[in-house]
Amino acid sequence: MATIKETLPTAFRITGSKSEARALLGIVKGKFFKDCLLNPSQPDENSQKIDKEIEQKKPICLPWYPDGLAWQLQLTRKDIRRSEAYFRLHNFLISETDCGNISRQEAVSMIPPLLLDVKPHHKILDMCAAPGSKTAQLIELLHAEDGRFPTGFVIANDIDNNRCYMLVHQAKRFNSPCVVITNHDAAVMPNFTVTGTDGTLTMLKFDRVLCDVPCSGDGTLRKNPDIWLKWNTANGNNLHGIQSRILRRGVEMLSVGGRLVYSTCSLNPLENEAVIHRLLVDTRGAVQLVDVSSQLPGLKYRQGLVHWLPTSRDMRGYTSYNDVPEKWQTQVRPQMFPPSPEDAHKFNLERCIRILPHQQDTGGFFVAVIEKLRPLPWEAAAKALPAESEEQEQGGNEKDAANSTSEDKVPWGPQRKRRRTHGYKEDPFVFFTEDEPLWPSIRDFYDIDSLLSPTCLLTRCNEGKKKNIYFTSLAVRDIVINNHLTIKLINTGVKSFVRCDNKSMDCAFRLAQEGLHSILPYIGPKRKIFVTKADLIKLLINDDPKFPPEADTLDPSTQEQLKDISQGSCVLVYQGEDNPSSGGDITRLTLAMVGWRGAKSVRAYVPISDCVHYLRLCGADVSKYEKNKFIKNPSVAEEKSGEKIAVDNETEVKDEDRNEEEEVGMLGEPT
Ligand SMILES: C[S@@+](CC[C@H](N)C(=O)[O-])C[C@H]1O[C@@H](n2cnc3c(N)ncnc32)[C@H](O)[C@@H]1O
Repeated sequence: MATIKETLPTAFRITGSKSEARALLGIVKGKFFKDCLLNPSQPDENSQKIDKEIEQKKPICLPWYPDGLAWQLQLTRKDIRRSEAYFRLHNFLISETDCGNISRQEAVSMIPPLLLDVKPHHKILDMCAAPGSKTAQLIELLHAEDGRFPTGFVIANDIDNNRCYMLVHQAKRFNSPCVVITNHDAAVMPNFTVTGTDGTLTMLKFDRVLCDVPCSGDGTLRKNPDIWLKWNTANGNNLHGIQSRILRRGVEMLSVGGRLVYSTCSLNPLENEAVIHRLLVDTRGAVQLVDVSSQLPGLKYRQGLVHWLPTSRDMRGYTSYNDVPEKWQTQVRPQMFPPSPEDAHKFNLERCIRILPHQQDTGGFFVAVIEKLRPLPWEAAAKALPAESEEQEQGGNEKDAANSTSEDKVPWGPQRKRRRTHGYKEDPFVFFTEDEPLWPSIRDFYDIDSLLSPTCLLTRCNEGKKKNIYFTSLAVRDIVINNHLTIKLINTGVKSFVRCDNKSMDCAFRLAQEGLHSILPYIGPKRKIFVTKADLIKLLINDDPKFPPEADTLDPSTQEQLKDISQGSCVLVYQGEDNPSSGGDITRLTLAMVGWRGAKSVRAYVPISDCVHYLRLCGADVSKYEKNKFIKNPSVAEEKSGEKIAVDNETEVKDEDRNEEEEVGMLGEPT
């Protein structure tokens, strides 16, 4: 109780490729943390008090998070107001969060994705995903192996159409072509159809499922104190039903051998162990709780409860359903009761994880890891039934008959509920065909390898001039093509080419920074410029649209390469191995970004937040881009704000390199 009354610390983790994450970690630990510790927020206090404050404010590395990349610290509004060091740390976290290199996320919320044990080939379903902090982590884990393009994917779903756009925003930070966002009630989530290895259509079963279900949120009291006022024992009872249905659908969609994580930010057993127990009873040994006690060393927690008292709104607890007065029988249900003491050992409920706020200065949280050992009793029973057509019964004129699979016809197949189509009507997902007329000019200009199939590129319009071209992985393409009639797809694909009808370029599309990392492996040497660190800093630091860096001021090796590169969009690549702020760690870094080769100049063409990030990694001075209210002259501070420069960057060039359509390209978003 005492801990719950205290402010929750801020937590964040460093994301991105291993080498970039290590380099950024060096900067955080070196520059930002040291400054904060040397300059406590209240310098006028006596020294003893300052020592205590420094001790309390020491950033803590979360011991159970891999590679020391997650941190927790007390960063209050007061600190940010009073201390330049904290103010700068705060701004740093915001700017790196914008470009996906840092994720600010409550410490406990990082646990479910870690326990899912994600590998790059996994097919992952995040059933209740918005606002998407765990989805973000799942995407990172999918891409965790440097240099390997994942064959798996994440489908992130939420019932709330508006909140789905929070997911779009989250996913955009990571520029992954392996993400699909859908909008369904997870309790009746429709099945997905995919092309099997033998070319036939089959029902998709997921290797990993995350059920981070809606809950009463009483574990978040430290950050949402108003929950104190609304809390009563019935909150959990009312949620138990939907939580159970979502979990049940989750294990149905899970493959045999697959893993599911169920989590809530509540400590109420009715939302937690009672839901798990109900599933274990219903599935009769087809799923089991996994012992994950050794998976997150250093994590302090309590074991799951094996006994609890279902309680009615008037705070009366019951040991048996027979004791529940009639008026409460719709609220306190028979399935909510714990196993009898003699049966308790069958369920291993102690394998559930309860995180209590005082144990590690966090919020309260519950996690259970489930593994599917064999088909569920009703799946197995249905398999034994003769497969009779239910297409007609489903009134399935919405369903593409060609997409039906034998599994569709079993009772636990696609939900029979008609799709509700409220919310914003999405633009179509139109994939290129092999003979797309636009492709040859793009392919030839960017020297693109034949391994990149144009059929993985899509636009969001059926007619008219194609403006933005998005890239998806093969697996995601297959999902969109096979399910767009039955699944409400909100978003997928990463913007890779943007129309820019610039007369000096022999191709109507420039590269987009968002999709560059996905298509970079396919781009040939014709459009790549390998730059030195000094050149890269020069290009990134230049924010004057009228005077981009002249080619003849760059390193001779860069100038030599420029001789063979025609005007237009290109890739700037820097391969280095040092990072002055990494505290001695040698970090092999490869940075790639979109550039523009002008008649006599070269420029970097990246969003402002990426630009600052790259400059930081190069150890360059970024104060020019940092908003700093501690600077005495306000007009200087204003001028130095990132926003101003961002606008300049996006309104583009006015010299001989002027790219007339660029403004549209930068500002236009598809949906
Ligand atoms: C606890 S939040 C999820 C938090 C999210 N996993 C994250 O880490 O950012 C629960 C989410 O479930 C969604 N939700 C509620 N009922 C749902 C249902 N029946 N199907 C799918 N999503 C549902 C809510 O809209 C809400 O966004």
